[in-house]
Amino acid sequence: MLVEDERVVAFDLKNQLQSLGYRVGAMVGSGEQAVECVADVAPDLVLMDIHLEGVMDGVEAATTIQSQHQIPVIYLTAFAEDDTLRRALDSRPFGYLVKPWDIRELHASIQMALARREVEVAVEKSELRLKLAMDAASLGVFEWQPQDDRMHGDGHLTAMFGDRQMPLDDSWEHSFLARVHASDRERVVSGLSDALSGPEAVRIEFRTARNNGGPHFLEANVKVHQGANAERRVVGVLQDVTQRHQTEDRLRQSSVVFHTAAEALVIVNAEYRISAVNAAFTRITGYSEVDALGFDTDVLLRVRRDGAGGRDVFAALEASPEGYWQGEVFCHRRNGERFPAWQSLSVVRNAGGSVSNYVIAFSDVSEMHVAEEKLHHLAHHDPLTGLPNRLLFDDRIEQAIEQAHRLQQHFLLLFLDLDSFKVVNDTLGHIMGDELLRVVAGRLRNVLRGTDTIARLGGDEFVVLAGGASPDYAADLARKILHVLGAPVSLGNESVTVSGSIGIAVYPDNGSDRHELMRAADIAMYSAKAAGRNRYQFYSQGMAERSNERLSMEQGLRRAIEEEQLLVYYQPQVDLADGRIFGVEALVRWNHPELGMIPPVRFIPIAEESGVIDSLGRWVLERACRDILGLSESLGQQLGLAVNVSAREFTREDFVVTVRDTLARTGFPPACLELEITESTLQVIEQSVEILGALKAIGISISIDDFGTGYSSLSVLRDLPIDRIKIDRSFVQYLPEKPDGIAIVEAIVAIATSMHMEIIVEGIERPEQAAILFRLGCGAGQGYLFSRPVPHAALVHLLTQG
Ligand SMILES: Nc1nc2c(ncn2[C@@H]2O[C@H](COP(=O)(O)O[C@H]3[C@@H](O)[C@H](n4cnc5c(=O)[nH]c(N)nc54)O[C@@H]3COP(=O)(O)O)[C@@H](O)[C@H]2O)c(=O)[nH]1
Repeated sequence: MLVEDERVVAFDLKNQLQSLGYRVGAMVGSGEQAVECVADVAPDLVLMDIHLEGVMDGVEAATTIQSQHQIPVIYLTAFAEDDTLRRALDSRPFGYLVKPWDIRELHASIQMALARREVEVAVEKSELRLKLAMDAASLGVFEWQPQDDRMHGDGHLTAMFGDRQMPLDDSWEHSFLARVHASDRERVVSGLSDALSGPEAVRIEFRTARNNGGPHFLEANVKVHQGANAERRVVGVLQDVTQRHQTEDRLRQSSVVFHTAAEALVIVNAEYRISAVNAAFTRITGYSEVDALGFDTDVLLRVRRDGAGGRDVFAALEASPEGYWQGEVFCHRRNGERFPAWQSLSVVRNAGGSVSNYVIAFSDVSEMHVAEEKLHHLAHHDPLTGLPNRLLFDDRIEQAIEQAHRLQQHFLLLFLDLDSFKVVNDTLGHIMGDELLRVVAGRLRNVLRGTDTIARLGGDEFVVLAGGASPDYAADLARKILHVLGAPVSLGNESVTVSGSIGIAVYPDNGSDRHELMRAADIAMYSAKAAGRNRYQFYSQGMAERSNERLSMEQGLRRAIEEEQLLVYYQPQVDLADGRIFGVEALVRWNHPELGMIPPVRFIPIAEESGVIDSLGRWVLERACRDILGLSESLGQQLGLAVNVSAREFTREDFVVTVRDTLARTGFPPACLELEITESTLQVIEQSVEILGALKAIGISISIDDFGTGYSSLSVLRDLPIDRIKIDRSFVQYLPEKPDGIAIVEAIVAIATSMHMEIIVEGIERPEQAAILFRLGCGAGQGYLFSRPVPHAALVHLLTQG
């Protein structure tokens, strides 16, 4: 393109150029036209006159063309004064020819300008390529000239350092080091000094001071370049390696987790061959990594994967979307020991989606199994005796019913309840009570067959499930049980004898399901208790009826006190020497609204078992104290009062306090009160001594009821503060016909005399009995001979009217 305002000169020049082989694409006469049409023409070169018509001169037009289109310009001018030259130079022209020029000179200038432009274009392209590459790799670059401490930077430095303004053009310290994390600056300075001291490139890794909240990790590859004038330039390429760092961190963490995990971890390849194991694997299996590498885990550990498809689990895993399986397997250690393991299998896929590895994790769950078994045992066994508990027994009885039903067979259910266990427990304490239960459990175990099931349902209740149905076998078994129970048990320093009551039910005769059977055996057991304890009873329909009656009686008894259905009868006690009434025994009666007068033998045992005896006993004592005190006052002579106390009342914690309070409340003199306690109540000495001592301290007398029917040892009696012995009716009943009775009475009298105890005899019905007993040394007695137990009014009448 030619820019010349003198047309003649322009045409001449055009001709010259064409003669040299150039094509003139455009010829314009002003700077404005040149700037306007240069984009359309896109010339390789512009020949520009400096002095042009119009506002814009050649230098201005050339500057614009250069900056906007990077097209080389050669000035053609008639002027070469300094000012014009300086302006022209500032526009970085490709040539400057002063008119008149030689045609060869013009040709040479044009050729050199085109050649220089070609080089420039190549450099620009190369720079662009470099810039694009840096963009693609998100690289930054800096150049530092140590001699003038200038630093230039380019590329992705802004993103790396998190600065708003980043192209660096400042001192090294200010523009670069200030952006390095304070802790890493020393390392960067040292790295740079290494780079300066040698020809090798130096890699320096550091953190930025800040970048979006947290530092970024940068890697700089720095190298020193020596310039032609011996000036050194340090060039560094920077790369953001934060993500790589995070990945490396995660890998390091994973590695620590892998090696320190408590679970055995195994990495296998797609062919199931082990490529890595951790320390836990070695600890659990006994195989080191060297032992295991290359082996198939399932083969090495002889894995048995029941129910999970064995080896096929890997194939299934590969096909499943979750790529995960877990379950229990059995493995073998190096020493051959088999152990259960909880195993997880996971698939690892490569970028292409195919399986590259499997990760196998497992832990030894042997201890968990042992704990589970213990828990299972605890849940199904009585911790005290080790016998099956109710839960396990329920299961066994269900199984027995199912089997017996299928095979049309019978089986036996025996329900055993210890007699007087509560007395032992309350008086000797729970530790001794527990020991007694353990002993009983051991004895029961010994007497039963291995195929029988014995369980403790709680308290002193045991059940036995035994095969067979013959009544003889059942009776034989029950007798054996009662026999082994009867042997004395040593509890600490004491020797205690217990008995049991057994109820027997037969499947399917007495019940077709567990509940019916248990109820039948339970009723039969209660029937055995009611019949005198230490015996067994087969279930019968009549028992069920009696049991229902017992239940309704128990409920009725609770109301009886409030509804004033209870009465106290009194039986006089007389001096056998002269027949004088010196006292009375209080005997409770129940005037049932529907059943009429119920004797105590029918309801006292129920009151004892149900606990109603506590309130009943309190009521009788208070009523009797009031009645007899009132009567004594009207007679002008204090009568003695004997009140029965059952074992349960006697061992109650507040018993002594209750008695003392009653005496205080009623004003009855303690010295005239006698409490009658049966022999069995005194069985457990330690606590009895304490309670009896407390009662004696109040001034109350104690007599032993039904003496001779229990098992009091004489040495026991000697240590107790007993005032009187009451000889049981059974020894008097057949007097004088049966001489045995006389011998027993003689013996009891001898014992009582030696122990300074008084004697009273019950059940005297005939005068000759009274005479014999008096002759044998019995000072007092009571019985139908003198008076039946009578209501209070009748007693008043008897004593006042004679
Ligand atoms: N804990 C409590 N027990 C009590 C209370 N009241 C009574 N009882 C106990 O009931 C048992 C039975 O008493 P009961 O039916 O009243 O019989 C007494 C007399 O009626 C009877 N007896 C008296 N003399 C004769 C006789 O000549 N022949 C004959 N067949 N029976 C006679 O004996 C019973 C008195 O017994 P005991 O107490 O051993 O002196 C009774 O044994 C009490 O244990 C109570 O309030 N609390």
